[in-house]
Amino acid sequence: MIGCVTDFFTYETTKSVVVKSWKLGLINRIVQLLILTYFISWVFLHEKAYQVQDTAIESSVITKVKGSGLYNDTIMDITDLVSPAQGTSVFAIITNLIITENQVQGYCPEVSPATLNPFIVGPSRHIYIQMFKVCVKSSHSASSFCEIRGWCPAEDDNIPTNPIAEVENFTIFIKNSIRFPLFNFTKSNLQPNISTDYIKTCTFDMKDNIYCPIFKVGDVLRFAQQDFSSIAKKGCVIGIKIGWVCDLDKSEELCEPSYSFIRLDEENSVSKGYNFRYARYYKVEPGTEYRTLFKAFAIRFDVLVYGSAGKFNVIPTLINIVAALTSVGLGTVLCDIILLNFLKGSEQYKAKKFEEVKEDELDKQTLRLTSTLDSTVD
Ligand SMILES: Nc1ncnc2c1ncn2[C@@H]1O[C@H](COP(=O)(O)OP(=O)(O)OP(=O)(O)O)[C@@H](O)[C@H]1O
Repeated sequence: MIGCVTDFFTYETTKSVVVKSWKLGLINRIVQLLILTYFISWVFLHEKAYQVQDTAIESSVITKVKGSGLYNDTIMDITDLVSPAQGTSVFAIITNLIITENQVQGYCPEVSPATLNPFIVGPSRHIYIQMFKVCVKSSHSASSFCEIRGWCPAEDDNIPTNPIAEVENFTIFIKNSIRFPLFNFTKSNLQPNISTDYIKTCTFDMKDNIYCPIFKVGDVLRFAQQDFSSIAKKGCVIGIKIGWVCDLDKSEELCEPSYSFIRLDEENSVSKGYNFRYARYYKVEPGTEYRTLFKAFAIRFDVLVYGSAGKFNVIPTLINIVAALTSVGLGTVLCDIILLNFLKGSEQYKAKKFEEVKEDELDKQTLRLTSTLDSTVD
């Protein structure tokens, strides 16, 4: 107990011990050099730790698709094949359709008559009734067949279809404006000197036309490592990523977008690709309402904008310089470990480094020193 109290009332002060060892000196300098190199090359030059970063990018995306294709002898253009029409950052280009024409309100089998066993259809043989549905459970299998009340005839998902091959040549125009609010910096992906002739004729590629804002669907799929013929039947989701990584200490002209492309939906055996339904309604005499139902398989494009901008600032610069200088001291820690544990004569080094001095010893030494000094003066 008394020992603990004594230990508590002690004071440690740093004592410098100069070790004349070229091995230890070399290790110390190498460690210091490595730490300094890391801070200068990685932290300052690569990570630009002297800059303040703005990652809260604000962005607007406008898109426009052009092209036309043939589906079942009908010429379809972008008004038929692009949804939504407003040119948003997420849009779909239809590549395949299941069209169910002349639907009218009535009773009919839930699936197409061709795939239905007629023996079990009909309200008179029902086993259970759901809302707007009368179903008969087959005694031979777990499946059941239903007659619906709704829009008839029902859609048949099994009819053979031919995807619209021309979609591969459709072009997508992307207009992207961004702003870094911290620096009040704005920029557009359309180059300031871009001409109408160039925009009408160019298509984006990774080499010569990296700033052309017109993208061919086939190229986008290729960049995303997809093949049009394998995705056209069921659709897919493609991400067009626009990256703005800007060093605003350099010229603003060097702040340019970089494009990358990726397939975003995962291939799945239960839900393949991307599809949606819509209908067009019309009336015929004497006022009966009909509709044409479309099940559309499409390539959905998601334009995703990300980025960050950096500019020199005194505060991060000072913080990182202090961190670098403090870290240089780590060399001493490593050398101390070697000195006190692995070098020959480490016990002597320990004794020199950690010296224990008692208060009364200190007083006696001071008295001795004073008397020596006095006698020398006399
Ligand atoms: N998907 C696209 N493919 C090729 N060029 C396009 C596409 N979308 C737009 N453009 C061209 O880019 C330029 C700018 O398009 P913007 O929509 O701003 O103008 P516009 O005159 O309304 O275009 P347009 O009437 O041709 O649709 C126009 O020259 C336009 O023809």
